[in-house]
Amino acid sequence: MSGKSLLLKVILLGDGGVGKSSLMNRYVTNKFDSQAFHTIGVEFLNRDLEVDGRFVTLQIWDTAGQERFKSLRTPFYRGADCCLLTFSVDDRQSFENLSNWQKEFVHYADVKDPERFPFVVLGNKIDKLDRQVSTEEAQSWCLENGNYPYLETSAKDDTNVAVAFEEAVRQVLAVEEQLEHCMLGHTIDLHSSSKSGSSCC
Ligand SMILES: Nc1nc2c(ncn2[C@@H]2O[C@H](COP(=O)(O)OP(=O)(O)OP(=O)(O)O)[C@@H](O)[C@H]2O)c(=O)[nH]1
Ligand SMILES: [Mg+2]
Repeated sequence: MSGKSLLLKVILLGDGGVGKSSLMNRYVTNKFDSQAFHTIGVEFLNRDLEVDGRFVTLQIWDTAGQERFKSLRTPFYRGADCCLLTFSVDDRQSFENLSNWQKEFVHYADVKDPERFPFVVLGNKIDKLDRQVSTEEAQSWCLENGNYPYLETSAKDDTNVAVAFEEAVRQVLAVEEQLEHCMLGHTIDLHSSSKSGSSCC
């Protein structure tokens, strides 16, 4: 277990009204507002947590999903360690827009290696009865677009909200460990004739 606390920036993206602010507020303040206002630009909140023995300060950036606020949100994508692509299970269009959100993020965050970047997909509002996107459909989108973890949440009922943010941390830590492993492999390579450890990067 490392004693060092890690600061991780995670960013919530998705159409206006899918529940990004509600997820962040549920997780950080344990409150839910059924009359929430649309976000303008970006807001962020921090929460400390421990995942698999690592102490982490999660800096959650909540963005405005409405198209008219695009120029206000995109400057904040850089430096994100994980992107939570969010849709609402009762809003098919928000699910169909996931690819656009992914592309917007990769472009404005200037992600060098999109294949390895940790995305997590959230299907929010599972408390609602008028579902337009099935679990299976969402899972297969995740599988086809990068094998991303998929979690179904309800900010209203506090279903899977903490699990979702913890999964984001796990994804970042997994990439970090992979990179450390690769760097170690290269270091060993410099001092020996063996080619072991050079296969992952
Ligand atoms: N039933 C239900 N309603 C939710 C849930 N999450 C959010 N809402 C409601 O959906 C509406 C929009 O939620 P927001 O959190 O403001 O959505 P947003 O994604 O932040 O929207 P923008 O800021 O415009 O991008 C609000 O009325 C919330 O109360 C949920 O899990 N279940
Ligand atoms: Mg919002």
